[in-house]
Amino acid sequence: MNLDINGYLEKIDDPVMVDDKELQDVVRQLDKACKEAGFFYVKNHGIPDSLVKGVKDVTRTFFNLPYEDKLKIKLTAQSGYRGYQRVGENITKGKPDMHEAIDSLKCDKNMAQCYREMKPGEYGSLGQSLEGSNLWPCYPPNFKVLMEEYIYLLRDLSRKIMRGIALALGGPPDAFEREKAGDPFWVMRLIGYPISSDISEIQHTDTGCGAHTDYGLLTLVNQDVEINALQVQNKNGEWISAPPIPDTFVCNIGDMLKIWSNGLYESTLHRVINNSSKYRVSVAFFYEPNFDASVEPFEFCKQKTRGIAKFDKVVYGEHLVNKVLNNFVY
Ligand SMILES: N=C(N)NCCCC[C@H](N)C(=O)O
Ligand SMILES: O=C(O)CCC(=O)C(=O)O
Ligand SMILES: [Fe+2]
Repeated sequence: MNLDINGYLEKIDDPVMVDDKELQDVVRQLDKACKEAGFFYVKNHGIPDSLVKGVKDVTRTFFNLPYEDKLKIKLTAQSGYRGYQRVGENITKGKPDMHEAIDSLKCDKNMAQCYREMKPGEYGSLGQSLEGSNLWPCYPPNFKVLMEEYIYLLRDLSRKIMRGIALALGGPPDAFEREKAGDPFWVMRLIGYPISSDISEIQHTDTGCGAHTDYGLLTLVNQDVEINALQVQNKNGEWISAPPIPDTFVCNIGDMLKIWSNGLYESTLHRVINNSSKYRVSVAFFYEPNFDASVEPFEFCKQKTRGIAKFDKVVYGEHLVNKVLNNFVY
């Protein structure tokens, strides 16, 4: 499903407009897509083409650098899991993935990282493993400026889509704001998937990224054009291809939305297989709850599901740290 959200975006922050027909149309489609497919595309999303393309271009340029240069911003536990990870260093279901990536950039002096910034001690011992300084590459030179602009705009776009999802679930439009995801612990991952023949025998696995669900609320994927590699599992367990559609983002549901919605929406199981003859890049923006958000089924969702909570309460930061600590090898 490819949702045209142009008019919707203009109205979704305006309380007077909640009953607007065009807006409600998009809300209905969001509900259907989240229930049936677990993913959807958005078009006319208002993010400039030049920026959408620009972040992929600098990502490609970075991965093209000599290995030694990329290692200058290597991801380690000491860097708060922010920085560059080599092919085979990301683990999904116990198996190395055939991709390289930059995780978590954020601004501090002249370096970068892609998680929302976290000051030492901000979330006590829970946050400690994700505190870290920034690892922006020096090259390409426009890298940091582009990424910051992109993060700023994607955050707001995600917030607006979450308002529609709140309505789709039958809640108030601001259900995910304030102490829920008003200070989202967003993550951005810049990912490169080499072609199979460029990967050494010992690093070979079947997937560029193994089957997984994302951890938070909503993921917006900016896919490489022309390469068909992302796959999503449907309710019948079949893998459905999610090909790139020009000028769109692919959106999928994370684990915390599953819990808040009490399972009305499932988190989307997906994987990446690059069988093409080209190096694939993608830029995934993860819109997540507040780091210290306590997540449990919304009352208005429970009412639609026989009043019984299907999931226990979790603190988002705990869920994330558990995932991250099992995600990487060095
Ligand atoms: N922040 C997100 N969603 N990152 C997804 C990374 C790929 C899956 C991860 N190795 C895992 O096993 O979960
Ligand atoms: O590369 C993609 O299209 C998706 C990447 C992904 O699923 C992830 O990093 O969580
Ligand atoms: Fe994912």
